[in-house]
Amino acid sequence: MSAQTVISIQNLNYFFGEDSLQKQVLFDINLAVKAKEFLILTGPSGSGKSTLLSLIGCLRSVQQGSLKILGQELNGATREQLVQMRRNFGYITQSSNLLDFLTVQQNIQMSLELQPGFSPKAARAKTAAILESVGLSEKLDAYPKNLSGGQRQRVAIASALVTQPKLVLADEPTAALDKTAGRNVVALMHRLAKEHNSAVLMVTHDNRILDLADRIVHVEDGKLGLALNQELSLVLPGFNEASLEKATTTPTVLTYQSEEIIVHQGEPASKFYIILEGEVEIIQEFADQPPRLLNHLSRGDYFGEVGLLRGGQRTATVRVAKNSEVKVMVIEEELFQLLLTNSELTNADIVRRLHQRVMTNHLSKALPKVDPFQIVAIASQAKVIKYKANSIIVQKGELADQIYLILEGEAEVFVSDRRSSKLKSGEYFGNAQLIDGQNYPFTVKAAANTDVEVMVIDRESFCSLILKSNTNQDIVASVLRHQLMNF
Ligand SMILES: Nc1ncnc2c1ncn2[C@@H]1O[C@H](COP(=O)(O)OP(=O)(O)OP(=O)(O)O)[C@@H](O)[C@H]1O
Repeated sequence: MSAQTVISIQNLNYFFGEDSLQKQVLFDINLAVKAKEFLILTGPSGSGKSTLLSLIGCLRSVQQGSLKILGQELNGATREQLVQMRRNFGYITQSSNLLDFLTVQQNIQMSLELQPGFSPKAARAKTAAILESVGLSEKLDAYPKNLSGGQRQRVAIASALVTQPKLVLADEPTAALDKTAGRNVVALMHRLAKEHNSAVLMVTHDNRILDLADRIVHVEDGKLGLALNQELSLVLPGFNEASLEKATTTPTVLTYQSEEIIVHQGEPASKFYIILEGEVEIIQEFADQPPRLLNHLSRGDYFGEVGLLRGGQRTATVRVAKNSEVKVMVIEEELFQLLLTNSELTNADIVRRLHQRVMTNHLSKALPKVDPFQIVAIASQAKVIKYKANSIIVQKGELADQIYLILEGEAEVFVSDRRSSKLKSGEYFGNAQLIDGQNYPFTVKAAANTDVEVMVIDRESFCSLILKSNTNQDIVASVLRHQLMNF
């Protein structure tokens, strides 16, 4: 069942002043927010964020368009209906709104006293429970002036959430806090809101917490849009202003529906995708066995780089998850390559992730019985090491303690003094010896003319992969011997 829609806004306009002094501040706003969604509203000062928040919070009357909260239309609602509706909300502001002459416990209980069916005993229990979940049990009898800014905001969160509101409206809740306290407070709000099934709409200028949102929307000159600049710098933090500008001036944003395929394995690759909303599944397809679900990706992640940077073909299929709608920002290959040359940090970030994904694909092919999510977890911890041309990667006689995957370049294998074979990108060594606890019966060197980049998984991670797979170790070992390079 899909989550309940808490806020539904269609074609909303808002004006200040009258007649010739009338000024429109919100233009054709459309927005839907579901239960459990944590949505951040950004935008420059004066763009209309507070006006929108106050309309949603029933502090102003709707003039034009439709604004429904929990299914109830607010355009035309009476003052009494607006007041009633506010009982479903929790409010958190910049300056925590606590009453200085009441203790922490009394401040929180006050929110409960306004609720229908209030019982002092139940209120005390709820207050104690929520104070424990914000980590302030020992401050029950303290007065707000004796708390730090971060502690006061935690009490404010407890007050706002103790009634289990359907919607929490937060206006710059981290403005008065330092970085750590600000992040802690928002992370706490995020966790509690999910636990209580509340939707959260938070206005903020604080770029340090954007990654905690499920979605960011941007208000500029009274119009609502996607926050592409913020989304891009969240996904790839190495971009400078010029690159961000280049990537977002004429953006292509595409929407895909539940179970729609965005890229097909085997197709030529020409685009890079950044997920703005929703969830996709990464599926590996085989000629001779059923497809495998390798991973889920959601907002804050990207795909398409493997095909663009290695071989030009899609190495997996990307499909929208069931019941999800996905919005992606699409970057064409030429711009993608240009952005990478402009930012070493982004390049390094993408290449590291690329290697992990290549490793996951290879291991998943070789270990069809192992849970792909375990493989993803191990691959994401693997190290990438570069060896200069002609240098030794493993020495004959050493105890085998790692499995090696060649990512770039070529390696040469020497059994006795003669070169016996060459290993190319995508090939492995060390696996058979690792399983059997043997010494390496060969020396492996980077080829004379190329540097070699390898990804290594250590014994501990590799064995945990096998153990966690719930598969008989001998079967895994024989599969590995059969499917991976074996000397
Ligand atoms: N009572 C009012 N009468 C006339 N104009 C107003 C009134 N309140 C706000 N405005 C104007 O409406 C526009 C939107 O203001 P709003 O306070 O919603 O912006 P904001 O995005 O919340 O800004 P900030 O981030 O600085 O709080 C601004 O141009 C502002 O000057």
